[in-house]
Amino acid sequence: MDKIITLEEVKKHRRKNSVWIVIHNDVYDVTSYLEEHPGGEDALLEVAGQDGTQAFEDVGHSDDAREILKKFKIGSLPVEQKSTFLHTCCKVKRKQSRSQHSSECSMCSSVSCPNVPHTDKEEKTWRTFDGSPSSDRLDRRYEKSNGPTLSTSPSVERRVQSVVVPRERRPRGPPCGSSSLKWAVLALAGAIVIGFVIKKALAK
Ligand code: HEM
Repeated sequence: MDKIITLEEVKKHRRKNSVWIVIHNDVYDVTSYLEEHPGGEDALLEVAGQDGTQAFEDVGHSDDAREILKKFKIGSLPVEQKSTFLHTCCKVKRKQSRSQHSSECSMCSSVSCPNVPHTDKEEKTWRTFDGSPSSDRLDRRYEKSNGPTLSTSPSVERRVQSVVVPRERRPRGPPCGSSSLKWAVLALAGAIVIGFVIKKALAK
């Protein structure tokens, strides 16, 4: 069973000699990974002792990175401290219908995004991804360590788990509309027939 670790406990581990980070409600001790991290140790130290889910997802880490992450898990947050992670765009689009939302949200690759319908999450493919907040973030980080750069708006191929095929909408009429229309037509036809019969009888 997972060891339960509170946010208060996590907060105590924010120095280089002990770095704990919360990602998707699980707690990771990444102290031994600081030097190996391809994104540099500063990226990890920035979120040391905190919830790094947003930072981790903003970068668009690969499946390999997620596998590596598993090795450092030391526990989970208590239920009352768990939170639902939403991409920034998911927060904005939350009011939209789920299928419409995920077709518009380039960040919805996370299975944790409650706005992505379950069936969409299971499909996997590649999608071109550029001009997003995470690309900007990468640019800024690169600039920070390498000095000012000339940006050429790079486009990054990243794996996403949602390919959204717009669902076919079932045509919806007013409730019970079709049966009342049927009765109206029948009544009208009946009236015409009766009128015709009466007219004939009177003509005789
Ligand atoms: C805590 C667990 C983490 C693990 C195991 C991890 C692992 C990795 C790995 C394997 C890569 C190489 C690219 C890839 O496979 O996606 C990477 C890149 C990167 N990571 Fe992390 N990462 C972690 C957390 C973070 C956090 C919290 C940030 C904060 C912003 C971050 C920022 C970056 C950046 C900026 C790169 C890109 C480096 C580049 O391509 O130049 N990482 N990470």
